[in-house]
Amino acid sequence: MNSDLHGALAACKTLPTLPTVAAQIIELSSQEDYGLSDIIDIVRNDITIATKLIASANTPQYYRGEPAVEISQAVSRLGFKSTMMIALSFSLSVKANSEEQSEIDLLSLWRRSVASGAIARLLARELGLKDPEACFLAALVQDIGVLALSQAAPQTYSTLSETSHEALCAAEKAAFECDHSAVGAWILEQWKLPSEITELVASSHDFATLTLEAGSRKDQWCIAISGLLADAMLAGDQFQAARMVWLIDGVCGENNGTESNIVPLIADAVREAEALFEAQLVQEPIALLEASKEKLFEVMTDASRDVSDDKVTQLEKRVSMLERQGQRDSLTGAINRGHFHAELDRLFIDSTNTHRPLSLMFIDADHFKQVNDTYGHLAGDEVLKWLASAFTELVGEKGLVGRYGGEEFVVILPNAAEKDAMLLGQDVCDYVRDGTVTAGDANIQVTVSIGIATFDPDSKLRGTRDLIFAADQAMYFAKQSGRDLCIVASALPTPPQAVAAAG
Ligand SMILES: Nc1nc2c(ncn2[C@@H]2O[C@H](COP(=O)(O)OP(=O)(O)OP(=O)(O)O)[C@@H](O)[C@H]2O)c(=O)[nH]1
Repeated sequence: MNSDLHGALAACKTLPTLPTVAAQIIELSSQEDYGLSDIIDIVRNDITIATKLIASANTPQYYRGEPAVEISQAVSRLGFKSTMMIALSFSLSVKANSEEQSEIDLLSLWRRSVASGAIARLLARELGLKDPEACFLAALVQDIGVLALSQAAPQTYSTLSETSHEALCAAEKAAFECDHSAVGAWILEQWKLPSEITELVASSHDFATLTLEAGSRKDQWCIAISGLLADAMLAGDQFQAARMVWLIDGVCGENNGTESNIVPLIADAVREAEALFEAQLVQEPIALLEASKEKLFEVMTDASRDVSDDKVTQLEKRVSMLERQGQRDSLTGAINRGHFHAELDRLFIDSTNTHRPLSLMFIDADHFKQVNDTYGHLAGDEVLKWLASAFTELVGEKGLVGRYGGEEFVVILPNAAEKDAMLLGQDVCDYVRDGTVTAGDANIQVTVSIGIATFDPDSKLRGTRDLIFAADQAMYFAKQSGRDLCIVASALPTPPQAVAAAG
């Protein structure tokens, strides 16, 4: 932020101020010793926030068999962090909504915030992020910088009548050398909001990371893409909505290992937010999103459509980025199941042509459910990431590591005979058994069971399907034999190819 703008903001007497309830919550969270009863005392004094918290506790995400009817039930169901985030969200959104003396279209801005918050929280949940409510809050307050800029530099700001949010940001940068995300983050810092929220607001226009390339932060992605989708939905821009839904579909689908069906979930999230905020956001969200999907299909299949080259080129760029990204599992960075099959097919053909062996390793983490149950799902995720990086390091140039699904990995080893693969498999078992994964305060130890099958010129295996089946059977045999073992398919009592043929 340049010094002129900083000076104007610091001198401005009409900047948005922090509502009392929000200030009390932030103050509480900065203390060392507090409990749920302290936050209950704060929110019970504000009937609007208390009602919203109870309503939030009764949404499907938090519902526990019977409705929460009292604030204490709601708060104990939501937990401190979510209660704080939700209470701040409602408290700050009420504030933004009640700001009346302004040149800018506050109602549209507020609708954008609410829709974006609902979508960001949904995406954070879909991606299994730690704190979806933080994404909700950050998305909800992401445009507070617009209010600040319009108050601190009203004359300049009133000339920036841009039609889209992206164009508004560009105009702000030209006028102030920064856009409203930086100003918003500054305001939230003054208010002493948690730094995770301030950081998310600061990066809310990081549109360069829309395809969630390796290294990008998923929570930042949720905020940036939800804002653009909210814009498209509120403007009824089917083309833009289609692009965003399609990018989201790709990222969520790959994350969950299944085809994503995000449209009805987005529509439900937007409707839920409408009910909670008593707002009318989008007339028919599902109809709009479904129509936008059709629109995308038309554009992609009909080259003669009346769509500017620019839009098509942008879309093609996104397609190729997504295709590249679509080869990797976003949690572990290992190749994903679809790409594993493609690579195995290719290497199997190579192996047939060159008469060289091809080995396949199936690796399954032992008692992984227990890891999740004991340490939590996020710690389980850390273990999966650690396993994938350990496999990648041990396998090195010798092969390709993939995530087959859940806690199951595969390693393709071209040119590896059965005994080479077996030696590597034993190294993997030893390495994992001796290792420790640190997740938060926990030190976690796991073991893996490995099955190996090898295709070579003498093999009875007829294709990749047999190879996969054989390696999988060997892995199950390792499980049945006590786990933490590496077994080759040729050592099984019933050769897997016979089982496969019989099956
Ligand atoms: N944390 C985390 N857990 C996952 C993921 N994918 C699958 N799982 C969990 O992996 C566990 C697999 O459990 P099971 O199939 O019962 O197998 P297991 O507990 O490993 O037992 P054995 O395979 O018999 O040793 C389930 O609890 C899944 O929820 C993921 O991406 N992250």
